Amino acid sequence: MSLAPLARIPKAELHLHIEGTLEPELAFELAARNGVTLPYADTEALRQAYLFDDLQSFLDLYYALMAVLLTEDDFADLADAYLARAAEQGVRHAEIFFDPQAHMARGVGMGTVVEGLTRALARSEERHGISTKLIMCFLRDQSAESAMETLRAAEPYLDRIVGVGLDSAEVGNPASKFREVYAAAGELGLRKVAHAGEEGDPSYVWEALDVLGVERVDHGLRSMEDPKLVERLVRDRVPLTLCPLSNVRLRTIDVLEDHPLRAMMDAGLLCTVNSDDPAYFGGYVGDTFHAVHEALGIDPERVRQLARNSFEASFLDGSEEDEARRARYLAEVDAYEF
Ligand SMILES: Nc1ncnc2[nH]cnc12
Ligand SMILES: [Zn+2]
Repeated sequence: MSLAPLARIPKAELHLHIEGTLEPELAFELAARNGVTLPYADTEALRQAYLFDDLQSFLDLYYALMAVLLTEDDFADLADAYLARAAEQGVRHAEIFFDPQAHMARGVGMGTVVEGLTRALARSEERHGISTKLIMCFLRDQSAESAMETLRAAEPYLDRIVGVGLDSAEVGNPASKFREVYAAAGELGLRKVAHAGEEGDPSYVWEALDVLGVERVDHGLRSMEDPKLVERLVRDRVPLTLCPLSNVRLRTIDVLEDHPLRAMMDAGLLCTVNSDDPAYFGGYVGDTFHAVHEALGIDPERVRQLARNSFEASFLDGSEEDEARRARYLAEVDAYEF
């Protein structure tokens, strides 16, 4: 089924875990290729497991399924499959997270992951019409020492990694735990983002801003609970990478109709809409645009604003190539007819 024009508006996707794009069909294909046995009879049985109570119940399955990702080819195929789907959803630029610690813990090296992913990313513009950047995330439920070792392991690959992020179980693992590793990442010239305010209260967002110095907040959903925080985010034009379908599936909100996206836009926040882990949460980013249009009455002009915001909030930089891309993408958004 092809997507409605509103859903296919040109956009950047800024909050996307590549491991969260592993569709059941590809999981079984890779399992067969690698001789891995999955504890599910078939793709349908696996899909039935996608009923989550909270972030942790999702993370348990998300980490378990990574067992099928072993070789450079696996990571290249995973990324290429995502990029093909993203192109159908109007994505022109994608900033992609990956979780090296989850792979290194299974004996899969940083080099295998980065070489595999970047093989797909390097040909993405030609093959799918999507420019890309890669962001390495630290797992916040692991130690600060482990994060620092991961940063060191990434040093040979920093020509292909634009920034660092922070993901996994939020509550009880505040950003301040990672002060030193973010300072070290900054010294290496890496951009900084972090998940904050997904399940955690506004103090998690404050710490991401003030202790880690992030330029963009991933989720930031609970920011609206603190008017001073909203004031700060608006004043500094800090982008939020919201993921409405994820919030419903992980039960941070009950139904999409309760999502604060409209109120957040009205408050002057620089909101973007993204898919997070689309294989698990029932939709890719175009599907998410469609869903917020239907559930929240996000009309075509707000959709255009969200698309513009996505390019403004991106890490497309001041280089000649990126300036040209940004100008081209924004012109496409302005000229887009619904
Ligand atoms: N929504 C999410 N929150 C935290 N960590 C994640 N890792 C993958 N998806 C995530
Ligand atoms: Zn996420």
